[in-house]
Amino acid sequence: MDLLSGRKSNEIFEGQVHVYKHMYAYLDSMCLKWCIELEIPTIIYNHEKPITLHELISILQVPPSKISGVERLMRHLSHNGFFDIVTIHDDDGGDENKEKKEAYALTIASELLVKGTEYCLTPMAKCGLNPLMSSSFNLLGKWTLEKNLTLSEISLGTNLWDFLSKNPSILTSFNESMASDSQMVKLALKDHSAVFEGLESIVDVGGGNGTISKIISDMFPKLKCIVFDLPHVVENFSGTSSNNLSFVGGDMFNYIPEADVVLLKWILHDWDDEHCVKILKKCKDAISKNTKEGKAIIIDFVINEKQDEFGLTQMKLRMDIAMTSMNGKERSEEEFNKLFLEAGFQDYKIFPLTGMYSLIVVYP
Ligand SMILES: C[S@@+](CC[C@H](N)C(=O)[O-])C[C@H]1O[C@@H](n2cnc3c(N)ncnc32)[C@H](O)[C@@H]1O
Ligand SMILES: O=c1cc(-c2ccc(O)cc2)oc2c(O)c(O)ccc12
Repeated sequence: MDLLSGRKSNEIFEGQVHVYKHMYAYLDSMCLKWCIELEIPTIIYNHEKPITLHELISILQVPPSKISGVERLMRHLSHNGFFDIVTIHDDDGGDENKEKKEAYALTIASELLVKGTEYCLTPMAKCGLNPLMSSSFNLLGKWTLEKNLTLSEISLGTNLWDFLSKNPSILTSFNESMASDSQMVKLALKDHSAVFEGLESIVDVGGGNGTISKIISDMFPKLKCIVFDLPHVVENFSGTSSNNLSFVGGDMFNYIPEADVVLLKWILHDWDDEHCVKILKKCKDAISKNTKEGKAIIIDFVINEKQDEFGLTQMKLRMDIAMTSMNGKERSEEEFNKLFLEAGFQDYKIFPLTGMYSLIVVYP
């Protein structure tokens, strides 16, 4: 077969652009990391108005030899939606000398990278872009041909949870990253508070530092929340317990504390189908028999290529590749349904949340 014969040259060059775009996509990640390391979103936020390149390099104390590097970083990030380029009137020289200048303003994406704010995704980006985590994905080819090892076992020498238990600073970064993602879910949960109404207790399985539980317990102060996670994880947070929120250490494959509702956020996507069914069976055992409100609530991505717009599916499919690190996966509704039936659940309902997540209510 004569490859590319009959193709117009402009079509072939479009193909080349497509290949190069994906080949160099890692530089998008590196520019994001660069901008976070320099804390540019926080600098612009503290500046309280759009910032000129001159002002930015002076705050950063960039040596003259690197000024063009920062200018090109800002051009790249502006082109990619992290900053708006706006025209400002510089009044340094009095009325007659008023000069028009370009300045960089925050967009929603860079507002989410301002340090210390309620919805700050910097911890997520820092952890995901830590070479220890991201370099695993250089080994996907090797992983494909290895019969039994997971990608994490090849790259980190062990499974992720064991690796984190032996590397406390990365465990802290991982927990902070998960917490920053969970904090965002608050925006979507407000519209679905009805699923938590009338409950007495909830157990947040794999709940990390309890961010989601704290959000729910603030919404429902009478609800008793248990954050359940591996013992070495919860031992870092038991000091943050309160009247209605406690931390319990254990292994979800052995036993999950009893509650009206079992919550699993970003848990099932970490595991293959066999492990998911085991987790779901333990969840079913944990759901209190003394209430008719008993259910499992799952917050995860649901792949829906037909309905979701291209960019949303692209993001979910990227996370699906990330989950190969521990033989996990992102699932479609049909794939979730199969797990629920196998674990002995009777029915489920999916509520797409604003953003990437869906909330799935599963009935025993
Ligand atoms: C991807 S994180 C999700 C954290 C949290 N639910 C969130 O979304 O912010 C998965 C969590 O599962 C916990 N985990 C892993 N294996 C576990 C096990 N066998 N029993 C209990 N928790 C476990 C991890 O420690 C981690 O906190
Ligand atoms: O964004 C991630 C990345 C990982 C990850 C990356 C590399 C490894 O060798 C292991 C894990 O894990 C994640 C995860 O478990 C999760 O629930 C959400 C996001 C990510």
